Amino acid sequence: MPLILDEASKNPDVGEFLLKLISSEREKLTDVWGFGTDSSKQTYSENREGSVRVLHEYGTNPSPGLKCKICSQEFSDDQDLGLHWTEVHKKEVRWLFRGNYLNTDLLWQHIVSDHAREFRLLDHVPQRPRGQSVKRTESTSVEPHYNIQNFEKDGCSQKFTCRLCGLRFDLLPDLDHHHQVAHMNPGTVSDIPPGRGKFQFNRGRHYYSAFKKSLRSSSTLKKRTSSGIEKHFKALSVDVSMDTSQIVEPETTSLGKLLDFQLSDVALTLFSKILKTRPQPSNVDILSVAHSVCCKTSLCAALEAKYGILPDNIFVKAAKLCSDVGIQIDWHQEDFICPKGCKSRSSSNALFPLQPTQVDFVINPPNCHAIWDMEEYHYVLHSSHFGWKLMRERVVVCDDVSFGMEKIPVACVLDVDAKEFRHMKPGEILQHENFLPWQGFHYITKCLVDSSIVDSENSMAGCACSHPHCTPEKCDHINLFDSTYENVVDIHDIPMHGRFPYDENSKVILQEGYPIYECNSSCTCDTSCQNRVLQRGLLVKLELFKTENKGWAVRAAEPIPQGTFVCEYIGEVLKMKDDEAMRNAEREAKSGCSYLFEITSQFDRERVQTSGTAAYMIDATRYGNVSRFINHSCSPNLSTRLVLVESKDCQFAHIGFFTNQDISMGEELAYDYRQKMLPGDGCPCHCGALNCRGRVY
Ligand SMILES: C[S@@+](CC[C@H](N)C(=O)[O-])C[C@H]1O[C@@H](n2cnc3c(N)ncnc32)[C@H](O)[C@@H]1O
Repeated sequence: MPLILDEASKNPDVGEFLLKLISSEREKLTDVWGFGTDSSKQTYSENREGSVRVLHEYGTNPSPGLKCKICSQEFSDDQDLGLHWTEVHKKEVRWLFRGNYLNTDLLWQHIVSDHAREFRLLDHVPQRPRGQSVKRTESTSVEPHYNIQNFEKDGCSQKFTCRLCGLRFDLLPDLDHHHQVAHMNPGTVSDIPPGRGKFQFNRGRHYYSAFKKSLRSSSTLKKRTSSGIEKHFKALSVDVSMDTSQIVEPETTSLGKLLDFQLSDVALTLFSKILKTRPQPSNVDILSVAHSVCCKTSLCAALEAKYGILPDNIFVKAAKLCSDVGIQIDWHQEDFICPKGCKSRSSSNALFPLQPTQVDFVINPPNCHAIWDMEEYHYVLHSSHFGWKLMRERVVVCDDVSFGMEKIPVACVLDVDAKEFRHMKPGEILQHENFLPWQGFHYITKCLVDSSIVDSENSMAGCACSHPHCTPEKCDHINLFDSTYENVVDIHDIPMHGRFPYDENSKVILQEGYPIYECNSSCTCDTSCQNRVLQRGLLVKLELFKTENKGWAVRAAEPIPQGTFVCEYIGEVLKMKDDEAMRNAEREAKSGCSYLFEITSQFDRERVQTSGTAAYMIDATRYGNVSRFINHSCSPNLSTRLVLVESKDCQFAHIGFFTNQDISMGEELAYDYRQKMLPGDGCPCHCGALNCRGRVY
């Protein structure tokens, strides 16, 4: 252009030619560039009084000729027109360019540079009726603003025009879709033609609502990332959040414009919806599969083969179900190497979280001929995870060795596959066992204490709680044992100050070695009090069974959680100096089976109080309960607690056994006898623990 002007200034003919050319082509140039002329400005001013008023509302310079093609509003330059589109016609514009641009900034850049003309109108375009507002919400009347001829005259080949906003489309379905998307949200319902409105509105809401929900999170992200559009809105003093919430975007438009991470957000939402709607295994399904698997790996594989990938909470539920009904499954850590050959998902750090097991589990499970690798053998979570004994066929020789004295019957059984009975039929086993465990003693549920040794000086005071269930905040007993528990933490390392030794589920939380003070007969509370657990007696299912080398033993007939009270050591309370008692004890020890329990053997002198020097023991030889059959282990699963009820003197403490870990059904229960070693060979220990001391006493 500068070159042409330079030439024109040198040659008057060229200059004149150019002037003629510009004059003759004025109309074409006006069309192409969208510039108005002085005369058009005048005509516009004369004819569009109403529109001029509106332009002033927008604060724009009402320079004529640059009009929005959608609503005919006039603007002084492209920038103002662009802002107008973002504010008033964003739906239409987004629809036109749906899916092509990653973000709104790029879209607007593209429109302003490449499509500005498509959105401008020139003066010769027919005017809207006088007095009609240029704001779209006001202009979406039933009557069309433009007809097909207008656009054809404007060089447009698109045949179908939206009657509400004037956008043009090649195909009728496109127009229809546009109509639904741009004009059918609840905000515009009042603009819908009467008669069709209700139906269309309902349809529109139904169409949007489900997707709107699933896109809520991505829409939030979008708000954050669309800095460009936010800038526009700020400039126009428009509340961005409000405005965005009012946008109800069509599915195709929204998805097309989402960024990768937004898409993954949508994908997650949809996936979780799919998971929710897909059938998942019921309790019965889980249990039926659980019956035939041995570990979590195989359970996952079996369930997922049938139902696809399942959420983790299904397996938590499965663990609980199996525990409730006593199905043995190894709920091992990820990457456990199953001895039965079930494949784990990855092998890295396979052995890290696992603990060495006891040597007695060299026994292979029934029907499992696999030879374990050394690492598999030594690194299982705990021996209790191999509850094969549970599946043994057993003969019940007595339904209840307490003969109704315990609240829960204690059965006596013989395992058919025990070495001793393997060659026998069940009937023969019964005949073979000529000495049955309940025959040699009297079953009692409370210790027999001679009146001569009753301790009256150290009686425990009663609490004055008004409620039958004491609370640690109010119960006087807290003060009684608070000094003993000073600086003591519970089994989870939380200070014991101001707390009962039991939690709300009657599980012991106090560390081993400290006495437990329970409420007593002088207290006003009843047996349901949180601070009375041992006194409630046996409440878990136990059974007596015959071992290969330790005589009779006690095992769990149901899973027992950690911290549960199992039973009290019951018998005759005798003074240790009592000659007769000592003679009895020695006699029993020589015969290979001792039922004496030395209370002082459990003392940690620094942690317990005792006033006298006399030592007491509990002799369960003639009188006793199920605990007389509990064997010794150097790595026990029961902890022995001194429980003070009537007396504050630990010499008169009750001996309570509590589980120190979760116990599976069929697992033998054992505590540490902590007995002094007798001169000579003593009693060889068969507990099987890795840390076995070799002798019981
Ligand atoms: C309190 S009784 C336990 C019940 C006993 N097994 C029975 O058949 O009546 C203690 C006796 O059981 C045997 N015993 C307990 N634990 C043992 C162990 N770990 N190894 C070998 N024998 C054990 C010993 O003979 C011990 O004197």
